[in-house]
Amino acid sequence: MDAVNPDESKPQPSGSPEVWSNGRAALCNAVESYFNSHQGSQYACKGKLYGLLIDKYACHRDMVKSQIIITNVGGGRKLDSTTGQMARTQNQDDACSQLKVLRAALNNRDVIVVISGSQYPYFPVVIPHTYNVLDHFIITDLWPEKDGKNISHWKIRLEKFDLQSVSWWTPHGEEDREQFNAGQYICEAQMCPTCETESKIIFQQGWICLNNKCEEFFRCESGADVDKLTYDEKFVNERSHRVGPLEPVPLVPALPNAEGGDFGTEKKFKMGMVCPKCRCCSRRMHWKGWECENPDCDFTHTVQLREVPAANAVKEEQQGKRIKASSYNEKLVGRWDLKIAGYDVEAYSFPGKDGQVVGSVFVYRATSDIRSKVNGPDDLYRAMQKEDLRLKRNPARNPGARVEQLTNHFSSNWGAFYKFGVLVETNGFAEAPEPILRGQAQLDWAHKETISAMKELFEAEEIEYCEDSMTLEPHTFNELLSLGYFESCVINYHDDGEKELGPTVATLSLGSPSIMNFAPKSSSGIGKKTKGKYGPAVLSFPLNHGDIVVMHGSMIHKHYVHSVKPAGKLRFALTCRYIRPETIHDPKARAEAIEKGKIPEGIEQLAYKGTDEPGQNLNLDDNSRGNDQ
Ligand SMILES: O=C(O)CCC(=O)C(=O)O
Ligand SMILES: [Fe+2]
Repeated sequence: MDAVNPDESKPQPSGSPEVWSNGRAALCNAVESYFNSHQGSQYACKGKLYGLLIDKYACHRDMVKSQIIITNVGGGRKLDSTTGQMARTQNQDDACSQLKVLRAALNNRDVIVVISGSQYPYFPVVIPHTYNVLDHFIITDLWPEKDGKNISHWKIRLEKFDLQSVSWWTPHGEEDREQFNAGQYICEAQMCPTCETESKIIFQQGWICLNNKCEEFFRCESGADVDKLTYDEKFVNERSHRVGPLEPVPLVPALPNAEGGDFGTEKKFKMGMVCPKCRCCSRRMHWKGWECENPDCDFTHTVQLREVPAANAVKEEQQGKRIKASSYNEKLVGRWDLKIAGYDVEAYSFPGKDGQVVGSVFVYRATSDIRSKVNGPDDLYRAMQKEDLRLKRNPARNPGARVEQLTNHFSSNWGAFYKFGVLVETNGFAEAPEPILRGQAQLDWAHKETISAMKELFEAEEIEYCEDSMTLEPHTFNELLSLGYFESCVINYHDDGEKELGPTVATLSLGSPSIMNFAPKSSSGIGKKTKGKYGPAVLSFPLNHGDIVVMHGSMIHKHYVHSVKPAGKLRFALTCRYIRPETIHDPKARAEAIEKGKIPEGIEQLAYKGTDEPGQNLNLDDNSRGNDQ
């Protein structure tokens, strides 16, 4: 691999890191046991320090040697508007959380892992990657210093845990350099005559009191410039004895593997891996498994997914301690209960700022009978698990950047191209697997049922609605976004308000139960005033296996956001929209959208479309049925 920012003046390293990454998210995903901090330089969990990252912000006298590191405690820097650099403008707080955690690690002699970023200026050799795991270390000293501007900050000295091995960052050809053992050097301490506390003689220029409560703190006897002080050889070369039960976490975590009862969709299977071939950290991007993120490496890893029976979703629904019934703000939201083709339907209306209805949400409740119908939810859930739905996690933020973030759910787009905040590649309906087409047909049916039921409801109830927002001429859906949720995946508050979209968005929910929330945007002026971006939820409801949600009204996305929080092992959401081809300016892209959005013939009759009649039920084996059979 090519070196990042190679500095020709530096020597080559004598080895290579056991773990490395060119992206922060991949690093955090792959080595979450010791560094899972997407920002900041420390990773601690419940007050215990596990990992430390040294990168851009090095200060005077910071150093990385073969067996020791001297660095500064992060945090407390602000952007200096004159230099454009991050700088400390005030004394570091002795009680800050970073220091608390470091003190505990020092006192407990915790073994931690240190990682160096490529922006670290004093790295002794050419640094190979953006993030490089160094090794296990223990903290030996923690003390405050003062800079030339009289601002105090804390420093840390770390010693490599294993003093026998040669560090990979030792310059090539100098493998014996700076290798010392306990007792070879001893750094003496001296008592301060003023505060009567001891401080080590850490500087070559002479002893200095390191108690920042003392009036003699950091006053140099020799009168030397504090910015020019240098550490004493004894302080740098001293090595401490290893004591106590010290059990380091492995630098290279085991590859994710399924055990006895695992379905392969549990939370732990969303973690990253350290490639056993090239040691690159890689995120789990694909439904099918892991692919090494190093473009020069071809390693892949899979964990067989075991079919999650629909009965499991029903069990999760019954066991969950979550809200079982819908709740809504009666001052804002209207509610009616309808019956449509065998479904119990909750119909909600949403007001705009002036109180006129701008949107509606219809929730179709799948009964246990509906769930088990041929082509119904149980059938579709099972079929979806058998197909390759090309599900992938896509960049949600900063695509390509070293801090790129992926969505936590997996998605694939079918039909016309749709840019849903996140860029998701699209596949034409002609190449879509059958469950996707069945989903489209069912949602298109629900869409049309909703529009006619709404017309009838609004007329009967004499409800005034905003006609611009809530057009009553339905279009056939030409796009479907399939989302796959492993355990602990969510979709946070967002709207589906892209200007290319028709006014209706319909979702079929399959598998694990979830809660859907709607909240007004603060900018809408609807509901209670809040400081945040969104007000409190005005509608919350459980969304269970087989339920369908139809949102109608373009303005609903202007004024409200929605989120879905599943709870369980595996959930799919199939969401259909209509992308208005006339809004696509580029003629080639428009023609492609029309072509890709065409529904293949003969699919219509495959969809489950509800019925008032008893209908045919599936004859699946026991474990794949609803518990009601
Ligand atoms: O998972 C869901 O049910 C909702 C998905 C959603 O909101 C979306 O795709 O925009
Ligand atoms: Fe959405």
